[in-house]
Amino acid sequence: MAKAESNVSDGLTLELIRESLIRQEDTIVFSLIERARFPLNSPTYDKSYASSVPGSCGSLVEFIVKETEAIQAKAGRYENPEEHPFFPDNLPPSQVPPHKYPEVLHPAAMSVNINKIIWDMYFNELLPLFVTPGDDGNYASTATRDLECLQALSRRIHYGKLVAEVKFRDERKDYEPAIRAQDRDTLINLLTFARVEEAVKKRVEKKAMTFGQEVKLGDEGNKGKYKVNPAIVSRLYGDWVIPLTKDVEVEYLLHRLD
Ligand SMILES: O=C(O)C(=O)C[C@]1(C(=O)O)C=C[C@@H](O)C=C1
Repeated sequence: MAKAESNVSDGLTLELIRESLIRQEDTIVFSLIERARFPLNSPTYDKSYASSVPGSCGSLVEFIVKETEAIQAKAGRYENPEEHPFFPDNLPPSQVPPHKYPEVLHPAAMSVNINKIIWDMYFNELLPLFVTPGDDGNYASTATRDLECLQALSRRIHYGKLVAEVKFRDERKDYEPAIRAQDRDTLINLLTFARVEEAVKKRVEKKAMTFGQEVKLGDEGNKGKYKVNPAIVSRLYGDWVIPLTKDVEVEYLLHRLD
């Protein structure tokens, strides 16, 4: 496995974790750009459209996410503690030889999965902000792009467990009293770095400008047109990704001494 994708094996430091978060920004920005190639395509999210699909009792996007997760579970995806399914109930077991992932996190980490919140945020709030209205009939491709966005966001947000673990180890004497008192406000204050958050929001905006520009030969320039509005990417991080990462950090820490 590439080092930047799994830093946990070789000494956990806040710097390494942040490097991975920065790398994951690329995946998130590119996945939004790929989804934005398609218009909203609302039948993808409409239960009645998928009702004729055998075995489906929800929308086409639910069908694709559930079926893909089942295949990926068999291939061992969810054996990795950094991965979290959106539909964890009734997933088939892994059928590949086990890999020994480093045991970095406290076992209570297993119970933290906020994918339901990520799902609702993505479909109800984010999606309408960055896709154009309309319908081009490409519903399966649309749902596949949605899944890629969801998986990238989920991985980044649940990385909060690793961030929290490293902060706890570095400042144990500050965190322990707050955890014993189950004091969420103190935990939030301890784990917040306002300047880091500002830098993250600026960087993702710049990445959206860089990755989402029209590349032209000659000197016509980009004329300020981007494949995904950079201000929306910055807002995605400021309003949802960072706050949800902090929620994961707090939930993990509250059980760190169980
Ligand atoms: O880098 C950290 O220290 C994190 O906890 C991650 C993160 C983020 O989500 O980007 C969240 C909280 C901090 O205030 C700063 C940044």
